[in-house]
Amino acid sequence: MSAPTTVAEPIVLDGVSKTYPSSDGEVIALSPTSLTIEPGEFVAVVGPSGCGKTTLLQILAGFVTPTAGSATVGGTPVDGPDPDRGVVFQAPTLYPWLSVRGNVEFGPRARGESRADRGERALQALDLVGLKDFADKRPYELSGGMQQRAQIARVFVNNPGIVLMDEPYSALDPFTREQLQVQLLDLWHRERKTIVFVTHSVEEALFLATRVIVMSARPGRVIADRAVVLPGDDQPGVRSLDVLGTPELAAKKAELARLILEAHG
Ligand SMILES: Nc1ncnc2c1ncn2[C@@H]1O[C@H](COP(=O)(O)OP(=O)(O)OP(=O)(O)O)[C@@H](O)[C@H]1O
Repeated sequence: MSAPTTVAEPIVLDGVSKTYPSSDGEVIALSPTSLTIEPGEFVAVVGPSGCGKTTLLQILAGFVTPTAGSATVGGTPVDGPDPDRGVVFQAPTLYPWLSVRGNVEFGPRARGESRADRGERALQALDLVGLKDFADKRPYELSGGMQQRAQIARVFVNNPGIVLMDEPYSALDPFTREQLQVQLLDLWHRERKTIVFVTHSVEEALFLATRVIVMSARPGRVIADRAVVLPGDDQPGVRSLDVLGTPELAAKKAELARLILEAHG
């Protein structure tokens, strides 16, 4: 899909922390965190509620300014949102008055792309997520899973180098969730974008990612950073759902769950 020029670049967090003011004093949402994420990695961030996962993602998105430390992409400080860093939220944020295609075209249109170019790219993006036939529907005519796919198309149409996903599937039923997980893996295989995916689910993290970062309960800090290699990863093609039943995945899941529990104290 042709689009704004994207050069895949590493994400570097150097001693990034975040403290929020609150009525009971300050809340440390994120302890100093240093991480490098290479282009094309699929990184899952997992940890208990309130451990700062969303804060970390929002710092990468440029929505939140760190209290200390720096976040850079390709050496350039993150100082605000950028279409090269697409964000997929937990709840779809589609505009109800626009068609599905209108929603996907919204970004390119705001950047002044011609009607023909943006229309073609919107259809390509909808095709990527299997929604081409629903281009002219309104968001309310789609199921929750389809709305989430439309949201992913709205991000991919900008051809971002980095896709930031904040618990995108947690509100979906288990079947839809598995379907979208497989589709996301397929998309990642074809497009090789850098994906940072926040989830509560250790299993989801292990199934999707090439690397899992585990955070402790508040104040959040990184307690483990593991490469994920599962049976079949040396074969061409996308991971299959069969891997969920393997002893290797079960052992990794138990190990990471134990780490999170231990860090809980
Ligand atoms: N804007 C804010 N103002 C004050 N406190 C905040 C703000 N945003 C987050 N926090 C606090 O910072 C901590 C980390 O929140 P964050 O949303 O990053 O965690 P999380 O791991 O994503 O949680 P969850 O899994 O429940 O979504 C929490 O204690 C939260 O209450």
